[in-house]
Amino acid sequence: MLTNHEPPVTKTPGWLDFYPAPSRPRFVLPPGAVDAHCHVFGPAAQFPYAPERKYTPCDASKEQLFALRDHLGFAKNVIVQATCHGSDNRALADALQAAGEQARGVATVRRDISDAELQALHAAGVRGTRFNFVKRLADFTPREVLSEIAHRIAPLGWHVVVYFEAQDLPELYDFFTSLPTTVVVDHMGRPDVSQPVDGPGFALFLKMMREHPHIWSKVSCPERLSLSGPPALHGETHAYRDVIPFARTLVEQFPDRVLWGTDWPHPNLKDHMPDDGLLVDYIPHIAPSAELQQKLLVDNPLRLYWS
Ligand SMILES: O=C(O)/C=C(\CC(=O)C(=O)O)C(=O)O
Repeated sequence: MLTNHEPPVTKTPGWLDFYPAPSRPRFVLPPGAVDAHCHVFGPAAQFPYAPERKYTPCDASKEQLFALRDHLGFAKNVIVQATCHGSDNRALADALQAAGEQARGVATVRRDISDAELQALHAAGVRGTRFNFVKRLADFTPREVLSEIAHRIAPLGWHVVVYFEAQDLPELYDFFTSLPTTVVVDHMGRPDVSQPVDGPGFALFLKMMREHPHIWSKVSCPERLSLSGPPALHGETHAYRDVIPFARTLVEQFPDRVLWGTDWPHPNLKDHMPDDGLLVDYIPHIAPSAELQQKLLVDNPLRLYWS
């Protein structure tokens, strides 16, 4: 029953909900594997979406996330604040508290956050803050404000997660490389996978990784980047083949600075919703040896989030 204080929450038109009954992956994850990029959304009745949001998702609760974690065979999650919750980290903190040592978080903080609030987020399990430069998702924040935030969180041992699109890297390059913390790039900086992996676009990203050892990359989100598929649906265990060379290059060249995550519940996909079990079957195509899988899925996330 709705009251005056609870306006109905209407999803963005065309919203795709997460895959209802994912298959069990054929690829057996190494013990201790971490899903290092996933979200919780709401539930809106308990944790309302931010007024300034650019989309309204389906609810995706902590209980549903933890059930997926167990079903796929992950031991832990890194839960990343999404823009639909703005800088209100209550849903994130609630999920982290419920998960205990099985989750860490990446929050969104504003420059006016108090030291006590930062400490509370740290106690809940937050280990990073996210700067989102994707224009359809977030309003512009001046670089000096972001820089100030980075200097505030650095003494806590936190890092900065950045999300941007490949065409904006030239303009953002100097800002990222001068940040005082480890910098983790979401989804490989969203390369244009219709271009060759050894072309000029991805070359700039590789140069940034090569020349700046404080920069890491998530080799996640083939379902968002792929142009030719095939999608992770209908039993397909060799999905998103056009993205594989990009992710595999990063895993092989920078094995100690890559992370992988499901991106569940996959906000803003327009074309299809992947079967998360088949998405896990993508991993051995980008990390072909047991040694690379161990670093990508266990050693790297544990070092960054649990040490
Ligand atoms: O879930 C992701 O990583 C990607 C997103 C959503 C997002 O980043 C956000 O809302 O903060 C996207 O490309 O729409």
